This record gives sequence, structure tokens and C-alpha cells, in this order.
Amino acid sequence: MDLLGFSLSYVSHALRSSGLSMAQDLPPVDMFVTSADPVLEPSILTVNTVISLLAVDYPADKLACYVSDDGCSPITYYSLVEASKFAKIWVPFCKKYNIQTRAPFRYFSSELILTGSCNYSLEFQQEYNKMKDGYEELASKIKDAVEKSMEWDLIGDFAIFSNMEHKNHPTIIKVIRDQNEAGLSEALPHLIYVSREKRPEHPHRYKAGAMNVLTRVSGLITNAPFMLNVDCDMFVNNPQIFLHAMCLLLGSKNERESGFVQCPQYFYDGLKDDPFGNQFVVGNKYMGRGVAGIQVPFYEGTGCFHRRKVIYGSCPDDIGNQAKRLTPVHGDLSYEEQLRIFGDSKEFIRSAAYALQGKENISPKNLPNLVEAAHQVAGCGYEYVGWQYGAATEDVLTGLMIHGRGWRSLFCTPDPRAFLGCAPRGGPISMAQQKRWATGLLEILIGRRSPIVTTVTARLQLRHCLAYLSLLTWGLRSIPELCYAVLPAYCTITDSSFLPEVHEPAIYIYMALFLSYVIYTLIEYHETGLSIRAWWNNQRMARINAMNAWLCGFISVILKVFRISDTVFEVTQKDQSSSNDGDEGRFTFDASLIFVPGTTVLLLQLTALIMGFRGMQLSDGSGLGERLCSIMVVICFWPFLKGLFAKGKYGIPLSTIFKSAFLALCFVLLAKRA
Ligand SMILES: O=c1ccn([C@@H]2O[C@H](COP(=O)(O)OP(=O)(O)O[C@H]3O[C@H](CO)[C@@H](O)[C@H](O)[C@H]3O)[C@@H](O)[C@H]2O)c(=O)[nH]1
Ligand SMILES: [Mn+2]
Repeated sequence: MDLLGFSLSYVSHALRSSGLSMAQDLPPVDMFVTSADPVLEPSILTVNTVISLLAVDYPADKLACYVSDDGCSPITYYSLVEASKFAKIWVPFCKKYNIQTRAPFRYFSSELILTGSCNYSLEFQQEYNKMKDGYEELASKIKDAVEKSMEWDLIGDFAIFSNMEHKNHPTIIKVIRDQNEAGLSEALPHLIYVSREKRPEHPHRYKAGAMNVLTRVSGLITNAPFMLNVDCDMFVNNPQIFLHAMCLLLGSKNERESGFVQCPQYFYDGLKDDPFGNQFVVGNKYMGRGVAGIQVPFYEGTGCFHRRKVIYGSCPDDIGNQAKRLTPVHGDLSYEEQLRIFGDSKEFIRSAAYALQGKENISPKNLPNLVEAAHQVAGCGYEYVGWQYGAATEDVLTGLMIHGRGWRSLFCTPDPRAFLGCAPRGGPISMAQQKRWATGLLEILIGRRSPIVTTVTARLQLRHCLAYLSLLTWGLRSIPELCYAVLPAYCTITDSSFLPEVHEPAIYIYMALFLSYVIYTLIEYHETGLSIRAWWNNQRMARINAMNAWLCGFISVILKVFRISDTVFEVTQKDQSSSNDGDEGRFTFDASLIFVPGTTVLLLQLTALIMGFRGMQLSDGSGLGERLCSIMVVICFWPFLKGLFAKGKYGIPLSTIFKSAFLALCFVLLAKRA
């Protein structure tokens, strides 16, 4: 079936039911892309994401794309300028031939194109070649820019970047493409580059800070009633996604049902059988849809369409007087209240008033003038409404606050998948990401905005609270996991036991529990079409993540509670996944403390196993269960076992091994004394 036709007819139905008459009445959408570091996040990826956004199937005059650059890098700006030139030929090409993959690097890397080329017209082939050359030129320009970054001549348009320290600089806003200036023939959205002000004395609040600046800046410039946000690596994989999202946003009977629409996070070029356990295919299918079933899919930080007024803190219209208790943002605000809530930019207050009514600004727009005013609201002192601070997972916290005000959300899972991004590869990157999540989720759990508090004081329902708790308690699992992993070793070392003996009937209870868990999870993988290997890798990584990354996250939250150190947002490295050294899925290590707990647990099991089999208390079968458990732990930590003997990035550094050996020794001595 023609998907576009289908979506459009569906949309027009949805539109009609919400009082609009034609597809031309589709509401404007502001699109936000955050980037932070041109090294960890190669500009070519950001550029592809931006191009794919500019090329979506949606009226271009309704779209504006804002790119935040926390790296304040002339390379990012330059790449975007070049990308917008390429987009001028790329976007019409995609629309003319209804190309499905609109991120050029994906389109040109797919093997399918132009094989069996007899099906394609000569005209297409010529244009295809032109696009391919155009993209190759763009890619090589960006590559050159990255390579010569040391010797940039920052003149002309780039002069503003000279002498900029990336943690101490004024705001830079640059309109790369202004729709009003270009002729009507060029149907391309606005493209605006924003590098917000940063000062050492002001906390910059990482991604949440960047999102808030984009929200305010776009509020002044385009003020679209809907906003989409994506991470810089998350390109549009389904060009009709905006239409799908609008069906949900405009088509629900009660606006309250669709405070935001979340598309699940999926990744491209995932490694075979998910060796790092971070592709979340099964999680999205079961947990994701389960939570969607109770109307509160979590906000995942990327691939999400928000109503602007929801982000500004408003409540659903139909909750009347209760709204005043839940949020300062309600219908009849006095001027003083407006100043307090939205800051002292008159333009911003005016635009916020429109946004709260769900409208766009109707006054004619003169971008250059607005950009002047936008500098004020991009300043680091201008902090009002928006994404929530105080947790490394600003996304979940922001979503929770929205649900707490009575909004519900929707899950959007079109085929093909809406957005695709990079899943981390390699031990250290993957662990750092997991640690940040565990940290952020625990910060929310113990904070004053925890779901329990929100349920008691606001409009979160008990079942929503439980859904949030199941996510937020991730990091806490590290403690029981660690205890259970150490227990069999402890028992062997001290010649005690925690399991019944093999001939006691009670052992069947344990076996039944274990087997039913294994069978149940296996069925989940089977039904999702994944292999047993993928199942095993995820099981194994769940143990490794819990005992290393989540434990470190737990500890960093404790340190925060005692004000010893604050938590930070470490940017995840994104790579283009073309490094084919044949060992792609192999676990890698670095000297980070994050690997110490796992190595210690492994050394303990090995010690226990050696002691156990030497002592041979096995004669009557006692201690068999414990020893099997130890072996299980060793198998889960197989990548670590290999790491003990491997060299380079595949080996556990000696310093880590020494630290772990010391800890393991202490444990053995203490256990023996007890
Ligand atoms: O100071 C910062 C730090 C990060 N980012 C951006 O935030 C996004 C997410 O960062 P990333 O390092 O890719 O984190 P991930 O672990 O991949 O992200 C997941 O988890 C985050 C919360 O921990 C969410 O914000 C993300 O949307 C979600 O994809 C990226 O676009 C970054 O450029 C900034 O703009 N400023
Ligand atoms: Mn990411």
C-alpha cells in the first residue's frame, strides 16, 4: 500500500476530527538536534541526521531545524553550512523519486541501489550519480575540515569562532537557511545553528540545558506548537514519521491522552547477536509496549514529539482548578507571574502566551530581528520552564513531571522504524553509558520529584508509579546481584551452604524458579525472532552491567548524597561502525575503576573453585549447588576471564587486576576469620 497516501488520508481524518480541514493545515513542528563534541560525535553523523530531518515528508514551510552545538565548534557550523547546500539538491531528489532512506550515508551505503539498474530510468541514474558525487564532496569537505582543524582561518562568517573557549563563550546563533529569503521553489525548512552561552561559574546542565535553550530560542523565532527532538546520531529512517506522529497528536479525542509521542530507540548496523546487550529489541517490545499499554510510555530523550505547552509546564485543559496546585503555569497569569515563570524577555513572554494556547505566532517573521532577541534567552542566566535539571537522565525525569501533571503519552512504532542511531560498541563506552543511566535513574528515585512523591502530591496513578519504579530501581539491583554472585564463593571458602543439598526435595523449588525464568526469557527472544546467542549475550551483559556499571552508578549517587562529588553527563562516543577488524563484538577494557567489581567477583569465584575442589568436601554431594553457581558466575564473566590473559584493549589492565586481587584477598581473609 502506498504509505504516504495511507498516512495522508489517515492524517486528514485525524485532522478533521480535531477541527482542521485540510492537510495544508498541518501544524508547524520545530526540530531539535543536540550535539556536544565533534570528536566523540563525528560531524558527518550530525550532518546526516540534519539532512534526513530537512527531507521528511511534511510541508517544508512548516518546519524549522535547530542544531545545538555544546562544543562551540567551527567544524560543526561549517559542516552544517555545507550540508544545507547539499540539501538543496538532495531533498528534491528524495521527494521526486520517493526515496525511503533520506540520510545520505545510509542511502549510498546500501547495496541494493542500482543493482538490477535496468529498472531505473536514465534520468534517475543521472540524478543518482549527481547526488552521489554531491554527497562524496560534502563528506570529503567535512573530513578535510576535521583534519585541518588546528589551522582554521577564522575569517568572514567564521570570525565569531576565533578565540572561543568551548566552556567560556557568549551565545552564537546563526541562521544558515532562512525560508523567507530563499525563493519559493526551494522547499527547504529553516536551519539554525545555536551554541549557547557558557560560563565557568554557571552550571551548564548538559543536554537538558541545551534543550531548554533550543526551546526558548525557537519560541522566539518559529514558536511551533509541536517540537521533535533527536540526538545527533538519530537520523530519520521513516520519512513519514511526522505524519504518523500527527495522527496520534491530533487524532486523540482528548488532548490529554497525547502530551507527547515517543518513538522507541532503535539502532542501525547492530552487531550480530547483540554482544553488548544494548540493542533493546526485546525491551522495546515487551517493556516498551507494556508501559504504552498503561498510557505512560517513558520519554526516552530522542525520537520524541512534544507539545510545546507541555514542555512549558501546562496542565491538560480539562483538569480545571486542580491545575493551579500542580503547576504555576495556568490560564490567567498576571504579568508578575509571567515574569517569574518565563523571565524578563518581553518577546519570550509573548511567544509563550501563544504557545500555551497551542498556537503559533501569527505576526510576520523577520528572522534577523528575532535572532537579536534570541541571544538574550540563550544566555546562561536565563533559566525558566522546560527540561528538568538534577538528574543525568533528564529525559525520564522530564517525562515523569509531564505525566505527573496529568498528561498521558503515546508510543509510535511505525514500520519501517522511525529513527535509527548508534549503539555503543566496546566495554568502556557501553559501561559508561549504563553507569550514567543507573546514576540518573537513582537520582530521580531518591529525589524530591520521585514517582512516589508525584503519586501522592500530583496526578500520577499508582500503576504509572509502579512502571516508573521498575525502571528507576535498575541501579539498586547491583547490590543483590553482587551479594548473590559473591555468596557461592563465600560458602565454598567457609565450607557452608546456602542451597539445600541435591537429595533434599527443597532443591526443586530453586530449580523450578531458575528454569521458569530461563524458559520465559528464552520465549521472549524466540518470539522476537532473535537467536539463543542474543538471549545469552543479554543475560550475560545484564550481570556484567549490574555488577560493574550500575554498582558504580549507585556509588556515585551515594557520593552525591554526601556531597562528596557531583554526577556528570559523559557523552557517549558514536562511531560509524565501519572498523572491520573481525573482532567487533569482543569485549574491551580500559583502566577505569568501573571494571574493578567484576574482576574482583571473577577472581573470588576462581579462588573458591580452586579451594573447593582441592578440599574435596564433595564426597556426599554437599556444596555441589554452590560450586555450580560459582561456575555460572564465571561463565557470565567469560569476557573478563579472557580479559585476564589478553593484551591491549582486549585485556584487563594490570592495575585493575592488582586492585581486584587485593580486594578478593581481603574478602577471603575476612570470610575465613568470620
Ligand atoms: O553536555 C551535553 C551532553 C550531551 N548532549 C547531547 O545529548 C545527546 C545524548 O547524549 P549521548 O552521549 O548520545 O547519550 P546516550 O547515552 O546515547 O543517550 C541516551 O540517554 C540520555 C540520558 O542519559 C538521553 O538524553 C538520550 O536522549 C538517550 O539517547 C547527544 O545528542 C549529545 O550531543 C548535549 O547536547 N550537551
Ligand atoms: Mn546516543
